[in-house]
Amino acid sequence: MKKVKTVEVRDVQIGQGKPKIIVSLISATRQKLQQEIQHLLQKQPDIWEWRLDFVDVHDQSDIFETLSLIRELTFPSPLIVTYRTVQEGGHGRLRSDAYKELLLQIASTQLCDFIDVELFSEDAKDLIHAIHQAGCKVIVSNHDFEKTPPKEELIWRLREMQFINGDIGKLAVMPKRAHDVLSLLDAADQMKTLYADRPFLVMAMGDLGAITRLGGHHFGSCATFAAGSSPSAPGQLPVDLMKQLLL
Ligand SMILES: O=C1C[C@@](O)(C(=O)O)C[C@@H](O)[C@@H]1O
Repeated sequence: MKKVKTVEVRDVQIGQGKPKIIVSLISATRQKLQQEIQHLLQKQPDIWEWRLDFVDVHDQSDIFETLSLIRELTFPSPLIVTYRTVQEGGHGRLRSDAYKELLLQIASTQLCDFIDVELFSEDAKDLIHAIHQAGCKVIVSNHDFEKTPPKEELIWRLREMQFINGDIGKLAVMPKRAHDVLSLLDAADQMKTLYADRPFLVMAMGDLGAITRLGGHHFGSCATFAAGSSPSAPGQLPVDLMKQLLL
């Protein structure tokens, strides 16, 4: 087994100890986001994710003001900013150049700890490098909302996330049958045993995949997404329940 670097953000050590619980903020307006955070603060997630693609404002200055508010309200917990594209199951419709520019602008604000970069986005490796230069960490992600690719493909994707230098890799698939869940967990286990030199997380979505959100850490997953006000993807369990079950 390779030595796995942990990723440390203030006093949260990702890749060590209990899996970290991440809660996504999915409101469409700044006012609703503020209420959403206030409601969720008492549940004390380890990490927050702002799903920027859920926001219906396209004005950049609004985005930065909103980010600043989210940072203030959730600090000192680590904050991820994610702009999930329609190709990967989100609402984001920006074209490649605008996607890259937006992520770089966000990185340069230094108002979040991680930016999500999709593995198959154009020039992902260069984009990751530029985000690092701007002082921000990267979660490299890949989502298949239709199916679960074969195990070897899943392992290849997880290794590629590492190869292009994401700080953390993240893979989400949709299982169609129980065996798909086994493929995902097997891929994670092999990744952990043979290749991982940094933290990664995997999840199978939907009801069938819920087991991976609860027990994925036994197969190498460093964190798990739980539902805050509502799920940001199918199969997420409520954050309070997740906290009790992961004790
Ligand atoms: O990549 C992920 C994982 C996720 O899709 C899930 O299945 O929990 C939820 C998204 O908000 C996040 O960006």
